[in-house]
Amino acid sequence: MTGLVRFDRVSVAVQGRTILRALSFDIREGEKAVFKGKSGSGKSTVLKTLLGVYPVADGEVRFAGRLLDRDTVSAIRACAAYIGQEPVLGADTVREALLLPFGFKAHRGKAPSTGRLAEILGRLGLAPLILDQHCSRISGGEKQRIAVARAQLLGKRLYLLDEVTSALDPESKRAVQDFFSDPALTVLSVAHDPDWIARCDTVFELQDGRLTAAG
Ligand SMILES: Nc1ncnc2c1ncn2[C@@H]1O[C@H](COP(=O)(O)OP(=O)(O)OP(=O)(O)O)[C@@H](O)[C@H]1O
Repeated sequence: MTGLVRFDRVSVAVQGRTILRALSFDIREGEKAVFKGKSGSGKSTVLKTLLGVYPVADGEVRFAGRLLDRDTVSAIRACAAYIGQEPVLGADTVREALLLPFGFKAHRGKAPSTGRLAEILGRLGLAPLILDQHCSRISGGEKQRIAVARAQLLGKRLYLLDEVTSALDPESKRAVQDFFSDPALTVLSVAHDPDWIARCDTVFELQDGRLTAAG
């Protein structure tokens, strides 16, 4: 496995307040990593920094060896999926949401079949009936799994996950955990859920923007 994401003594300030302080860590391709820590400790800020949402005030962020700049952020956004706590699906029905990117030029003509949609949904613990449901009538945990399914259909291999199992029943949670155990997928996650944390290869603990433990 080769190094994919590297933070080297990274500090990040948001609206003049320092949120991340001299943070250093490495994520290899295929690794499943999780950030845990109290609310407000800076976990989501790590993910958003990698997506170029917040500028790096000090230190270096590298992705596949490239320093984080506009081009690198574009490359990250092309191969990564950020799944927040309430993803916006941007369509009426779940089926439309899953097929939405295939209407755009980059993916035109590559729309997946209903069988393929059902197969991916099934791996995430969702029945095919959900395809015809209205996005406004599904739960936050279902929306997150639909967003994961859409990312998978697009061939995304880096997943930035913000609390994807906290709202799930045990069976659905196991399905999501098994889905992400695929060695082809790299996971950088934020979680409080002990079951999710136990399944990750690497656990980072943040306290007031500093790394206090890694293992
Ligand atoms: N856009 C913003 N403007 C101002 N402050 C922000 C912004 N985003 C984050 N912060 C602050 O940065 C700190 C860290 O936020 P962050 O969301 O990274 O924490 P977290 O550990 O993910 O918390 P939680 O577990 O509650 O999601 C918090 O004090 C938060 O208020």
